Amino acid sequence: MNPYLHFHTIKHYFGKRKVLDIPEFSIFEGEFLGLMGPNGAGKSTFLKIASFLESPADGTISYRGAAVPNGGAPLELRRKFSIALQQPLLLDTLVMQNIAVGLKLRKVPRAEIWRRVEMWMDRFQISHLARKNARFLSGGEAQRVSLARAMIIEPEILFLDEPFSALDFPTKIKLMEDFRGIFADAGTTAMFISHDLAEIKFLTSRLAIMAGGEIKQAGPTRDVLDEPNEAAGEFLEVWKRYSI
Ligand SMILES: Nc1ncnc2c1ncn2[C@@H]1O[C@H](COP(=O)(O)OP(=O)(O)OP(=O)(O)O)[C@@H](O)[C@H]1O
Repeated sequence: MNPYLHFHTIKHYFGKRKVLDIPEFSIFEGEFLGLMGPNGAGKSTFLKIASFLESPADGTISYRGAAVPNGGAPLELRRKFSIALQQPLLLDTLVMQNIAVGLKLRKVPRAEIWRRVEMWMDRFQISHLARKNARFLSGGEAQRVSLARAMIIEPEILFLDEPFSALDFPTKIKLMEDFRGIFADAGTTAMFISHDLAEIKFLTSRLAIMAGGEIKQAGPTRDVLDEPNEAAGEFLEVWKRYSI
């Protein structure tokens, strides 16, 4: 299987402190990769670097086998990526405009834009918010708008940093079920940070456990959870203790 993104000797620092050290790692096409680990493990930093929001201090990232130039990915590559964060950065305008923005940038014809906006608002059950200003949304509503905005461009890869954390439980379950279906149909690749083992079990096909800026273990989700190595086990032990 060819890597979709490949990371080679990636290092990143804040000041003098090393916060990321990834000798070799790949994200494969069509997989739903989970990232778990304690606070400060480097998960968000890795996601920002993988999605080209930030450049690593050191190392090479390849896209489908070709090295991406240092100092940033070309626009046409970045446009294949979508990102949904825990605290969505929405524009100070109507919900429907927020969701449409990616398609407008890509110069999609008007009628097609609004057809897709309607479809995605419906999928995320936010049609009733279409004409509300995004400033006045609740946390959960804003997360749903952010996910619709990310999915509408039909990205090759979706980067998710705790995108469900503010959702009420029934909405979360419904969304995760929808997501699983949408992903299976669209063949979208995803990198997904979560602190919720239920989300990880439900959605991911492969799991990487991070700590201290390093990937301590990576493999099929079930294998990592059933047979964690020492470092991953230390983090996962608490889940086992409470039988979650
Ligand atoms: N802009 C920044 N300036 C300085 N240090 C930073 C910055 N962003 C992150 N860090 C540090 O880098 C380390 C990794 O942070 P990161 O946000 O990647 O961790 P994380 O695993 O996503 O944590 P969490 O689970 O708490 O979200 C932490 O020690 C954090 O304090």
